Amino acid sequence: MQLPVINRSRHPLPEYQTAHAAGLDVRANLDEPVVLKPLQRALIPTGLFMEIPVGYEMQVRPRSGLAYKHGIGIVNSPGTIDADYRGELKVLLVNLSDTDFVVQDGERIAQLVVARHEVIEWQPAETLSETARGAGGYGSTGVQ
Ligand SMILES: O=c1ccn([C@H]2C[C@H](O)[C@@H](COP(=O)(O)OP(=O)(O)OP(=O)(O)O)O2)c(=O)[nH]1
Ligand SMILES: [Mg+2]
Repeated sequence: MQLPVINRSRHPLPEYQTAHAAGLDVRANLDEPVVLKPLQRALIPTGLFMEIPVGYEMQVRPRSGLAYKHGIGIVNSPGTIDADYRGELKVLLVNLSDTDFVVQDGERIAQLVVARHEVIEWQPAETLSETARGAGGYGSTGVQ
């Protein structure tokens, strides 16, 4: 898929790091490092502006390495970038560790997954089909 992008950052465009990676790693575009104290969040700019094809969305997902090693997550994970959004792509990082984390300019902070989505029309109904699960959820099938 061709995806129009304006790169106003000082970094290369997000890239797939391996042959069949689902996500493109995106970099922070910062004039100076951002310090995230424990439980602090910050909207990190990327300097990227894009035009996602209609019928697709872009998901902004955490990187497991940052999550595991430093407790860095994304507050609204997965972030949703709409096809009609023309603003700057930003990443809402949160520090879930008990120590400060410094986001550096150019650091790969998240990964972007482009996915197709349906557009639905509600079909108001009085009844729904019966299933074995029914209304069971929230652990109704047990843990083992
Ligand atoms: O991680 C994110 C999430 C969203 N956005 C941008 C693109 C998206 O299309 C827009 C709106 O996002 P969303 O619908 O999640 O936010 P909202 O709180 O519903 O705001 P709005 O009322 O503007 O839709 O913000 C980002 O840059 N990064
Ligand atoms: Mg919205």
